[in-house]
Amino acid sequence: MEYLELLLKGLIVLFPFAFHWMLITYKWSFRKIEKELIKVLVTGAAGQIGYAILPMIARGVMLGPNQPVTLHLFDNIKQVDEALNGIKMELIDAAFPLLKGVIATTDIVEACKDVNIAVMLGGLLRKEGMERMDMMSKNMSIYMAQALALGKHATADCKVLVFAKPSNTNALILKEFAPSIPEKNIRCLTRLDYNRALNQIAKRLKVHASDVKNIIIWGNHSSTHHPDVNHATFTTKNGERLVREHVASDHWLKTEFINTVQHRGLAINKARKASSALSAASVACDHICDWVFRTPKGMWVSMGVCSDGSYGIKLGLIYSFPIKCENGKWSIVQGLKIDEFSRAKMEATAKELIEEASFAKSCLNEQ
Ligand SMILES: NC(=O)C1=CN([C@@H]2O[C@H](COP(=O)(O)OP(=O)(O)OC[C@H]3O[C@@H](n4cnc5c(N)ncnc54)[C@H](O)[C@@H]3O)[C@@H](O)[C@H]2O)C=CC1
Ligand SMILES: O=C([O-])CC(=O)C(=O)O
Repeated sequence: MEYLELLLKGLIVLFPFAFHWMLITYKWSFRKIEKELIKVLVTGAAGQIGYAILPMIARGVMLGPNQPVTLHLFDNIKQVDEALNGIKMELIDAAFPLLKGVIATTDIVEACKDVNIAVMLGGLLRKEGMERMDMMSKNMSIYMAQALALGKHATADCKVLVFAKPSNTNALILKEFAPSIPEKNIRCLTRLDYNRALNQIAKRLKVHASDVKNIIIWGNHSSTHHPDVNHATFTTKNGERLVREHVASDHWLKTEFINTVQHRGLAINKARKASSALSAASVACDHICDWVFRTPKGMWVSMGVCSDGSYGIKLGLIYSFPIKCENGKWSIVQGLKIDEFSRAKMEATAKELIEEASFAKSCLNEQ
C-alpha cells in the first residue's frame, strides 16, 4: 500500500516534466520533416527553357521530393511582363504541393532578394545574321548588371548556374562582378554535352545511356568543347568494361563521335527552330541535384567551374572539368591521364575561352 502511494506521488511530481519532454520531441519530429524553404531564381523565365524547367523545380525534380520551394521568375523585356504573369498563374493552378510561393517580376532587385539558387537563362539568342561577338557583348552587359544585383541581394552562399550563351564567359563575368558570392558557387552548364556524349556512346555499344559513365567534357560550352572517353566505362553482365576498347574504332571516336556531340545543339536548333529546351531543363535539374546531394559512388559528371589550375588550365577560367560532388561541396577529379590528342583539344578550347575573356574585358572597359 505504501509502495503504491509512493509510486502515485512520484508520478504526480514527474508528470509535468514528462509532458514537457513529450511536447519538445513532438515539435522536433515536425521540424525534421519540414525542411527550410529554398528560394530559386529563374532569369529569362518567360523563354523556352524557363517554361520547361519551372514545373520541374516545382515538382521536386531539382531539389528532391521533400523540399519546399519559392520560385522567383524574372524576365526583363517589357512585352514579357504579361507572359510572366501567365506563367505564374499556370504554376499556381497546377497546385504543386512543394511550391509555397511565386514572384513574377521585371525588377532584378526584387527577383534576387534572398535567393538560394539562381538559374540564369536570361539573355539574347543569336539571330540569323547576328555576329557572335555582337551577341556576346550584349549578353556580357546583361550579366554584369545581374551579377551586381545577385551579389547585393542573394543569400551569401547562393548557388548560381549559368545557361545563357556564352555561358562560360557569362559565368566569368558573374564571378568578377559578384565577389560576395563564393567563386566555388558559380557554374555553367556542360551537363547537356555530357549527357549527349553518353547517349552517342550508348547507341554505338547498343546499351542504355545509364550504363555508360565517366566521360569528360573539357572546356567551353561551344563547338570547341572536347568529349573525352579515355576513362569512360560501361556496365555489362560481366562487369565494367572500357568504352574505348569496346568501341574499337579510334577513327570514329576522333571524328564522328566528337563532331556529333559538339554540333548536337545546332542540329536540334535546326530541327525545332528553337533551342534544346526540354533536354537543357532536364539536365540542369540533374546538375543541381548532384551538386546539392552527391554524385553516385565511382562516378563523375562534367560541370563548368572556376579553374584552380588543375590539368594545366589557366587559373580563374570557367572551364568544364570532371567533377565529383558530396553534400553541397564539389571537387575536380584529379590524376587522370591525358593523352596527346585530348591535350591538344583541351588547349584549343581553353584558348577560345581566354579569347572570350579578353573580349569581355575590352567590352566592359568601353562601358
Ligand atoms: N548551356 C547550355 O547547355 C544551353 C544553353 N542554352 C542557352 O540558354 C539561353 C536560354 O535559352 P531559351 O530559353 O531557349 O531562350 P529564349 O530566347 O526562349 O529565352 C530567353 C529569355 O531571356 C529573356 N531575356 C532577354 N534579355 C534578358 C535580360 N537582360 N534579363 C533577363 N531576361 C532576359 C528573354 O525575354 C527570353 O524570355 C540561351 O542563351 C541559350 O543559348 C540553351 C540550351 C543549352
Ligand atoms: O545554341 C543554343 O542555344 C542551344 C545550346 O547551347 C545547346 O543546345 O547546346
